Amino acid sequence: MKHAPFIAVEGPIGAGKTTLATMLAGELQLPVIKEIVEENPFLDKFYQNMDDWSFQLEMFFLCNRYKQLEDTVNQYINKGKPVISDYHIYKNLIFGERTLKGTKREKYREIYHVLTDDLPKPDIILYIRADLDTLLARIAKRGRQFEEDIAPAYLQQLIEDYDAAMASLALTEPSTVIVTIDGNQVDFVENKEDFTRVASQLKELMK
Ligand SMILES: Nc1ncnc2c1ncn2[C@@H]1O[C@H](COP(=O)(O)OP(=O)(O)OP(=O)(O)O)[C@@H](O)[C@H]1O
Ligand SMILES: Nc1nc(=O)c2ncn([C@H]3C[C@H](O)[C@@H](CO)O3)c2[nH]1
Repeated sequence: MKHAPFIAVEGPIGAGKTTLATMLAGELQLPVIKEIVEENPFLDKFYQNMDDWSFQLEMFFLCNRYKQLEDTVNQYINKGKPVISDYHIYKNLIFGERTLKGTKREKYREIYHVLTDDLPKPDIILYIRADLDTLLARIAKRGRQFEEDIAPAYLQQLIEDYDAAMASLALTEPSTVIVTIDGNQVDFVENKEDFTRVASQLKELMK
């Protein structure tokens, strides 16, 4: 790779993004950017009533990630330093297209493009795919109270949205390397060999 890469870990809710990004950052001595969850004032309201709260929630995520991405660009990317993040800003569009309707969706889409089109995008995406049973088990294991009401149908739709989004990114951002990890089989938490394999693959890509 010609320059220090910007790496993003992606996948649907509970796939293991934060876990993998944190483990890889430790192994490869990289700074890690993590999304803000606990201070989000709209998440529990959103899970109780998506139609009422989706616009506030999506705008909150978008503004937070925009600020984090600006900081990441200034601190690392513009200085030629590699960095790993537990999300790709494109996830705003994946979620926004799913949760918003009508004019709010159109306005949100426009704001997303105005804010992000000229910002650097990750060079490498580690995409963790996992099926519904795996995600439900991991969300339950994590035990965040506000996620207890997540409808399986919503999660299943997001699984499909993520597959479509990654296929679309492969076409629209052909220079981005997308590595798909089978999150049902590859257990980087319990199985050291599985983690070593993912870390080695990333090290090769970074050369
Ligand atoms: N490969 C794995 N095998 C078993 N458990 C895992 C694995 N990856 C993550 N976990 C566990 O699953 C839960 C969810 O993981 P994590 O918080 O990393 O997911 P995430 O994709 O970052 O979630 P979110 O979409 O909510 O940000 C955690 O309890 C974590 O310890
Ligand atoms: N609607 C919506 N839009 C997003 O951009 C978004 N990003 C993350 N999440 C949800 C998933 C986890 O419950 C929790 C932590 O990731 O927040 C989102 N929800």
